[in-house]
Amino acid sequence: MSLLKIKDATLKFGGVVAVDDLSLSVEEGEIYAIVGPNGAGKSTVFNLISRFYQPFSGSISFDGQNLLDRSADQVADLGIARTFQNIELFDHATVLQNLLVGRHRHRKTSMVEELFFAPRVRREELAHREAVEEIIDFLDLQPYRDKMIAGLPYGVRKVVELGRALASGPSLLLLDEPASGLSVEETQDMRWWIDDIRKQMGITVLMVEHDMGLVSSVSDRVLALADGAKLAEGTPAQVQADPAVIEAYLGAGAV
Ligand SMILES: Nc1ncnc2c1ncn2[C@@H]1O[C@H](COP(=O)(O)OP(=O)(O)OP(=O)(O)O)[C@@H](O)[C@H]1O
Repeated sequence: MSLLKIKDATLKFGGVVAVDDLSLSVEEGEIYAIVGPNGAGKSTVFNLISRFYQPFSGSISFDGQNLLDRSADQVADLGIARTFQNIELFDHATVLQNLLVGRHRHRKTSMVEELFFAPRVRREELAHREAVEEIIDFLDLQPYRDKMIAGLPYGVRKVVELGRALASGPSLLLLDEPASGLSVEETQDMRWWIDDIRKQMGITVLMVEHDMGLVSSVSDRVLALADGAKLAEGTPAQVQADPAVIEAYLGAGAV
């Protein structure tokens, strides 16, 4: 079943058509990657799904519900989490605290209950801690658990951001360039985690990524974008062998 469906979406910025009559669907349980040269419209697609942007035309649905009726906050409540190209964490808080922020959408207790630290608050707090500790173990973040984000290497911060997105318990995870800035070894770890996020947690993954090695090794299907429009879609091998894709990447005459 399609978890996410974009149909005929168009978005322009002045004279620039960032997304051009684009349709795609992501099936439940798959890892789907969007690739394309700089300026192809990849981030804009993520921003449309996250409801930071409103399309001029077209529709977007998630789990059978119209996403265009929802605000960015409501999208998170529906079970869509994302990471950002430029990591967005609280620098002066610990890894644990940042992951607990990710649990925000699951908080059910009222402010009055929290003020008086009612038993329900204690029970809820314990459940959030347990969920977060599982993510810390899963992502091998134990050595950094109580460290401030500001002092951590870039590669570790990238993993914490993944953890923060996982902490919200999403059914769809949007990863914006998960391998950018990572070393070869860190990229390899990221590959295993993305694979395990789908296998062990049952989360559907939609990612934007430039590293074709990572894309080919982990994705079920790939969409190649150019000038906001679909150039090719298929398995990683099919897309990489597509003459239109080769031309878009290497220029006319490369085919
Ligand atoms: N907020 C904005 N205002 C004006 N133009 C924008 C805005 N966001 C994106 N664009 C333009 O829309 C087009 C698509 O941009 P987008 O950032 O989606 O591309 P991308 O494929 O994510 O690129 P990159 O790989 O460099 O991140 C580009 O021409 C870009 O300049």
